[in-house]
Amino acid sequence: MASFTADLSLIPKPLPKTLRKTISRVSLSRKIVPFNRLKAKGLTMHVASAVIEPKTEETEEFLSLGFDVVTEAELTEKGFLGLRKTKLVCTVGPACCSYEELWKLAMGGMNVARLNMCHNTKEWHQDVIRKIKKLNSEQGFCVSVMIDTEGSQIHVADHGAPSSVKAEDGSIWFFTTEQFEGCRPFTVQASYEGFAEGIKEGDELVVDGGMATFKVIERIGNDLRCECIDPGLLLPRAKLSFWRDGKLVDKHHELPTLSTKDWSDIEFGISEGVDFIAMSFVKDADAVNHLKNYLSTKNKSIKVLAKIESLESLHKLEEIVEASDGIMVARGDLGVEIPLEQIPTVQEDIINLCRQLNKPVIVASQLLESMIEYPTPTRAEVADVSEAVRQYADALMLSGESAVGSFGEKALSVLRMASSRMELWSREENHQSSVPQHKLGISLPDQIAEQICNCASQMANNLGVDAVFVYTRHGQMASLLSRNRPNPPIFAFTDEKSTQMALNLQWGVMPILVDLSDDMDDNITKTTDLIKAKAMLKEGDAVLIVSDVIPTRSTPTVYQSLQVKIIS
Ligand SMILES: Nc1ncnc2c1ncn2[C@@H]1O[C@H](COP(=O)(O)OP(=O)(O)OP(=O)(O)O)[C@@H](O)[C@H]1O
Ligand SMILES: CC(=O)C(=O)O
Ligand SMILES: [K+]
Ligand SMILES: [Mg+2]
Repeated sequence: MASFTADLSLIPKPLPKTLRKTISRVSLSRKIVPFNRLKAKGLTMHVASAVIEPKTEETEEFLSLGFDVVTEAELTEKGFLGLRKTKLVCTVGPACCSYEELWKLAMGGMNVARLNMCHNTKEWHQDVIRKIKKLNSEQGFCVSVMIDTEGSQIHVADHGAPSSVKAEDGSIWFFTTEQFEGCRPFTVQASYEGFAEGIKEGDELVVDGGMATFKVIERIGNDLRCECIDPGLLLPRAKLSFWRDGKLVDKHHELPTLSTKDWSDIEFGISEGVDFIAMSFVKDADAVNHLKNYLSTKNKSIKVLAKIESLESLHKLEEIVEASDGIMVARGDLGVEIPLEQIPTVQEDIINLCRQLNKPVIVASQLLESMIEYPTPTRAEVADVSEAVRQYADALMLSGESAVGSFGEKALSVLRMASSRMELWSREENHQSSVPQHKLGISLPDQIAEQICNCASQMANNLGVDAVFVYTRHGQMASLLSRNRPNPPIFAFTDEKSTQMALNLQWGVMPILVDLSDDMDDNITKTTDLIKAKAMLKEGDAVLIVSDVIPTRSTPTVYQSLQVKIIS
């Protein structure tokens, strides 16, 4: 038999400080909770509230549990609302690969370290991954590791100089797939054998999305003889694309999404225990499913992120987002395949779709490009970063700025400050967009989880609670809360290490590793004690508690929570 309660008498007296101001809205919030519709399905809803108690002796055992030291410091300094919600990803390269440099990035708020498998050796990557794991275990950080596959891209393999070479207007160049020793002037080696296939005289060869442009004069076997018609620089690994009558000549469809090298890198990632694999040049959902299936046969809970960086991936965006565990808006390569002026709107569309479908999304490439060389960003770069934050991207990524730049740590602090500022502004200006209308859940339990999280987020904002606590094994509830972008931070307690590491990428979620029991009251007591013992919660603070774990007994005096129970 179904039961439905929204028992406001359980709110303790005296009321927590934050509730005193908003208590009249508690009854209002009851109206917006639509659980009575689910009554017949056998659900119980239970609303309660309480004051957090002072530290106890028992809490000591939780002090060593997994809570990121940087988040902890930020929380102590700035309070719950001051916590940064937007997550930060740093590409690790030669400029930041020592233990000390990685420590500085971790201290600077790096949530995820990205390793681009296009560069360097496996030994180098292994060394970096192990250093990050050591930082986590010895220094109390919680930095996830992402590898990014090389994918099959067409780029400059060698242009005969260690750095850039200039292509002058009217100069004649050979683009070849032939491998040769030494340097041949005006000759560029391309990375892919089938590079010239299907290419005709008159086609345009565009370097790095417009850095330089050549006209194909003649095709000689696998070689192309070209004339430079728009002068510019040829950088190492510059990206190459072909255009005919103003349209991109799609060459990606000829190439496999995962090459033999990529599979070998994936095996490496599995054996090193990485948390994310970002797939370059994803063409469709099949490619993502293929890798996900492979990982599940290996019993690995590594998350698969699809990189949107080709025209083709934009055509199949929805199925790719559905299939993946998250998305990267890889604006570098995307800018090679679509006109640059389309990037801002495409970015916003991708972010919105990801939020609708509840997948975390990273905005990547050239966020602070000038900081590779200079210690301050341009105003335009800060505006770009702020715009991605305003659009509610889950994460921002540094590429060359951290990998090879001279001011990686400073670039990270620019991301940190710009995100915090924009988050505050969005909140103050009440730009909080409403709960996403798109309904995700198909099964009843999924629908319930989604509705609880939507309502909990709204309640959290209306009541002005200090934090949301969520108890979750696989991260689903935490992610559904994050999807609503609520004002208070979401503390996600999980007993799965892989869930903790995956949640690192999600907007506003602070993942914490604890032992969870089936006894919810016990879990709640333990975890509030943990946070309290770290002096991060104080008397009078209010938290909203959400869980998908069924409580075994009722102790309504120690928390303010929203719980749903399915009675079988
Ligand atoms: N592990 C590394 N070793 C050496 N250089 C690196 C490494 N990682 C990145 N870099 C350098 O930093 C620059 C930017 O890095 P990033 O990996 O973001 O390149 P990208 O071209 O944007 O990515 P992708 O190849 O996935 O499109 C690269 O051009 C490269 O010079
Ligand atoms: C990050 C990446 O792969 C790109 O921007 O192309
Ligand atoms: K890559
Ligand atoms: Mg790319």
